[in-house]
Amino acid sequence: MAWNIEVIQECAVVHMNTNKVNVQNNQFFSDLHNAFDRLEREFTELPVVLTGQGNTFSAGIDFQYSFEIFGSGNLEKIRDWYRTYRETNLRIFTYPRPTVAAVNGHAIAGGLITALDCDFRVAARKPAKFGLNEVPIGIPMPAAYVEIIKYALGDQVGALTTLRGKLYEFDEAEKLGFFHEVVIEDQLISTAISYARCITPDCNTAYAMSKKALQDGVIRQIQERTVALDAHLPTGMSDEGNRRAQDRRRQEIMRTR
Ligand SMILES: C/C=C/C(=O)SCCNC(=O)CCNC(=O)[C@H](O)C(C)(C)COP(=O)(O)OP(=O)(O)OC[C@H]1O[C@@H](n2cnc3c(N)ncnc32)[C@H](O)[C@@H]1OP(=O)(O)O
Repeated sequence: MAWNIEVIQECAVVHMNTNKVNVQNNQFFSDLHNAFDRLEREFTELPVVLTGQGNTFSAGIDFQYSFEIFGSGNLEKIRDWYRTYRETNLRIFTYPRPTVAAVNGHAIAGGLITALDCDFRVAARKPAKFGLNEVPIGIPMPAAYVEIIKYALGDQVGALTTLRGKLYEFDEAEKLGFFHEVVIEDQLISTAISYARCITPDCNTAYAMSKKALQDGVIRQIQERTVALDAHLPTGMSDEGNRRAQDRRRQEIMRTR
């Protein structure tokens, strides 16, 4: 189903609704592309709020889908998958208007990275899990995302979150600085909109130029260095220990089905 975009108080609010927990698969990426194409085409002057339906912002990569690709052993296919994922995240990260993640619940692994792609994060206080658990489930963190993680969370919290791989409860995530503001659920979208409208549209060019200047080093690093590093990811993914960890996690999640 295509994602819903509604305009509220001169802000484009994008609702991710790929499935119950907004897992990131082909459908998710194609919806994300379509949503940002539409934003550029129809709502070019408006800031953007990105949020999930239900209790989850996003549960990250779809295990079923990723295991089909990783299980294929086809390195070109795996590289292609990473390329799509990197480019999609970069699309949000570099969107020239203010972007705010309205974090309505769990944001895990790739799901948290999507929130970190946004300029600001406003979260609804409620029981939920947040973190980057790629390493403990045997997925080497792509170098391109490491750059986005460090930009958004700072070097130390970025390294801790990536290497420890813990899924944090809400209060711990708040203490680590994952969010710029925490609100009760009823105020999530209105607060996110006021963050998104931090500037008036006549300052859009100043905002876009400043954002580009802030991100310039990160983008260069991603384009010049991390793409080469990430070329080795498929081999890392097929390491025997990594594959066992991924399989264990997939079985844990799929057991509920
Ligand atoms: C480089 C990037 C790498 C990655 O992104 S790796 C992905 C890492 N992600 C995770 O480890 C998250 C796994 N999911 C969870 O921990 C939990 O889920 C949540 C905390 C997000 C939600 O918990 P709850 O509200 O209790 O829902 P539920 O019953 O666990 O899940 C609802 C349905 O969603 C499916 N599901 C959840 N996460 C994934 C996933 N990542 N890939 C595929 N399916 C997933 C389940 O199996 C189930 O399905 P059914 O409704 O048919 O029983």
